[in-house]
Amino acid sequence: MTILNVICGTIIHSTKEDNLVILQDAAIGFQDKKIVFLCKKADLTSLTKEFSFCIKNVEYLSKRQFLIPGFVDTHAHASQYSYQGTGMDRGLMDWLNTYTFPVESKFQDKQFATDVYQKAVSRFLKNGTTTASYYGTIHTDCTLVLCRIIDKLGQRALVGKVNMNQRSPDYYVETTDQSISETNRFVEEVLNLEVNLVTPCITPRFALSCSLDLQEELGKIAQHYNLPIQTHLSECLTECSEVKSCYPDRKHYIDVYHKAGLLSNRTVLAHSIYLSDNELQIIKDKNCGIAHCPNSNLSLRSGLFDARKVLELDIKLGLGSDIAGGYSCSILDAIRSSVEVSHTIAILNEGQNKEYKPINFRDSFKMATLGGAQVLGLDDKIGNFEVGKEFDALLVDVELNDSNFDVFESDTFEDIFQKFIYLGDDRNIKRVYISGSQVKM
Ligand SMILES: O=c1[nH]c(=O)c2nc[nH]c2[nH]1
Ligand SMILES: [Zn+2]
Repeated sequence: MTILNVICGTIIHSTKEDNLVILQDAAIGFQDKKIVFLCKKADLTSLTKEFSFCIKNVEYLSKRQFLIPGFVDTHAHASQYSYQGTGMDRGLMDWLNTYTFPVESKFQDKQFATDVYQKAVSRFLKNGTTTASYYGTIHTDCTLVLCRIIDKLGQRALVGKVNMNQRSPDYYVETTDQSISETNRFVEEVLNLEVNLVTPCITPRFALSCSLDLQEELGKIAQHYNLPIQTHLSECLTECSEVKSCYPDRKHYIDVYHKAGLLSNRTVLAHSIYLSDNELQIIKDKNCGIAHCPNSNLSLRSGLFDARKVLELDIKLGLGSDIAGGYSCSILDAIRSSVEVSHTIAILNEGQNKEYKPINFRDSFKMATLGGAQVLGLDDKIGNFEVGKEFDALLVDVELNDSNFDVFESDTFEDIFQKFIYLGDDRNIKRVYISGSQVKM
């Protein structure tokens, strides 16, 4: 049995009922991965008696430090990390053919894969992403390399070997049989690795790159092993019209996935911008989650996702960096751009004399933590500081010498937190905890 760790100070998280809860003079105790107590006003004398720990082992945060839950990135392509921040001059379909497929095809080379994946996972961790849902490539062995690196660095993740058996370049495509047998091998090998924080995820790239029979087989594999599924949905108008002509007997884009058996309460649908009310209802009925990737949606000029509408429908909603369609690994960036996208929708509505309530940083902080955990089906384990959950946390310090912003005596704690959300970066993330252990960075 490991010792009970106790940290006292300001603790900030979201609950189901409240998007932003700021607990000052609070105390949190965690032991063997899990949170044992969370006390709003820490009375240490009675806590030491109840949980039998030594008061001299308690750590006190400074006035300018606080704990928040680790960030959850619900959609990231680890295999696209090497060209992060470049190639923002094209729309999705052109971007895939020009930049993405040529780079992803290089992931049959283990040395190349090891170098990129090592740097990618380290960068995500440094930015406070304690849980990520990653896409690898179609290559099984190198996607297994990604799983081992994640395990070694101590991150929590869903990882998918990508499936593509049609409408893909000759140099980057699989046959249907290969795609199925390699997916089974990938799943078996990840389960045999006994890496307890890495879960295999079934990953048909999108409706255009997977035939219906492949999609159906992948749905069966997911069901057989009870695994999560991730894919792209309705990201841009060109893609939507291509899907329409590729699957003429399907009423909507989502019907392609629905009929193939790919929609479950563990399905993560990235983007999901252009959806009819009917399609949103199917997503809700199936209890799928949506990965909102605002930076990517703007960078590739895909469109404006209406987070407010989806939240009002009570559909599970998280944030995604979508590296490298999005240029930033930081979920802080995703929080900011999601609010900006919502403000843009409000401005457009105002022009038409319509009322619209944009989301704010509190809504988005919840999407970055508890919402993301719900989307990935991990909210029984992570997402906030409820007793019994695993301790995935960031220790934030806003008064470091090299911090990018200043705080003043007149700032309330909510001001300080909001400054971190809008102006903070990895320099302010002093420590990262995953499953009760501090990650080495
Ligand atoms: O943002 C995206 N990135 C991708 O790699 C991709 N593939 C299909 N659709 C996609 N969208
Ligand atoms: Zn993507």
